[in-house]
Formats: sequence, C-alpha cells, structure tokens
Amino acid sequence: MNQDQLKKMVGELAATYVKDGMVVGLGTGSTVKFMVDALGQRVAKEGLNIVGVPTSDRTADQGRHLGIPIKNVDEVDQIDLTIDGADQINADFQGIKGGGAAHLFEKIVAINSKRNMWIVDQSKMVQTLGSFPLPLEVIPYGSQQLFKRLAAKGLKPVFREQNGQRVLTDSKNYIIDLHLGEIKAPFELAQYLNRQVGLVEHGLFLNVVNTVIVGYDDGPKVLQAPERPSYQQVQQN
Ligand SMILES: O=C(CO)[C@H](O)[C@H](O)COP(=O)(O)O
Repeated sequence: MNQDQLKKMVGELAATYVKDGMVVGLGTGSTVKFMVDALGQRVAKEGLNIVGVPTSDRTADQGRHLGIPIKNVDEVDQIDLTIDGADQINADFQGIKGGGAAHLFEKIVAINSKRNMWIVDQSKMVQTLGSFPLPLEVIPYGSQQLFKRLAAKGLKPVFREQNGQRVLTDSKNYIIDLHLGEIKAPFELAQYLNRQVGLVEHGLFLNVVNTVIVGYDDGPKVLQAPERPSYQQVQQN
C-alpha cells in the first residue's frame, strides 16, 4: 500500500468511532481529510447528528462543504472526541504536530477534548522524536530576536517559507521549525519553549493522545496510550 492508501485506511476507520450526538474535534492535514470525507458520508447517508469543531480554516471549509455542522471551540461546552493527524509519535506516545502549520488551534482543541485520537501511517512511528523539525508558531513582531535566541541556544531554527514567502498561520503568525535531529528530553524542551515571549505555541504534544490508529501494510493497528493528565493541562492549573 502506498502512503495515501494507508492514510485513507486509518481515516475511514477513525470515522467509525464517531457516535450520534458527539461534538467532534476535526484535526488538520492529509490524513484527517480522508476522515472528514468519511464523516461527511455518514452524515449524508446515516443522518449522523454531530457537531464538528475544526482546527483550521481548511478543515472548516471541507466540513461545511460536506454538510457537517461546524462550530467554533468557544461555541461548545466540551468536545467528546478529537481526531487528528501527527507528524511523529514516539514509543511513549508523545508527539510532534504542526507540519501543516495548524498546531496552535490543534492544541487548543485537543486540551479541551475528553479523548484524543491520532491517525497516522506507519512512517510516523519512531523511537525518538526530532527527525521531523519541531514547529513553533511565533508572533511576527520580534520574531527575528526570538530566532537569534533560539539559534544561540543551538536549536537550529529555520523560518518556514513557501514560494519564497514566510508561511502565515490562520492567526497570521509565522512558523519557525527547529531542526533538532533528536529530542532526548521533550518535557525539558517544552518547558524552555513555554517561557519564550512571542512564541505562541510549540508542536510538542505531551501526554495528549489516548488512542493511536496506525496504518500498516497488513492493516490498521489500534494502540492505547497510558491514561495520564495532559502535560499542558497540568501546567495550566
Ligand atoms: O499537525 C498537523 C497539521 O498542523 C498534521 O496533523 C500533521 O502535519 C500530519 O499531517 P498529514 O496527515 O498530512 O501527514
């Protein structure tokens, strides 16, 4: 199976976890796109009654187009289940997200969800995080100074660009990617990044996910992460 077929397989399986009456967080990315397509089909064919809380303008547009009722995260009491993709997941179920520049909204939706499910193809499962560059969403004002501080600390920052222009998030912020190679101590790194002024959110998702569906050539595998409070929720209290 090619990567797209694996993504479609896990996306379609994840859509079967959505039950009537649920408020569902809708992630962002090419894997989630398959899941939202499948959810749209269930809404049309089965009359599935759900509310979708999207994590990007892209996903909101797709959901609306498919007839899924869409609400903002501030318009719902709580989200029952969020289904999202990931860029890397390590052996301890910690993740890197933000390859699609949507990790700020994805994290807000994730920490306001009762359960979080990630859907990935087999290439995303790693022993140690970091070979995928770690995305940071930063406010444009002062971002060059922040960039210099990150570089001085040896974190190998690179402003993300597309067609020669800096990428802008849905909140009109920049993305800086840290080309770390290996992240040996993700919690320590998260603590350092949380302290940086002008850095809105980093792409380390620690103790967030409950269930991971991985697409392998011989079929999907459903993995359960240990039950634990999310790092971000603990920090906030
Ligand atoms: O974090 C994300 C977007 O910010 C995506 O979930 C992540 O990049 C995975 O994307 P894809 O399913 O296209 O591989």
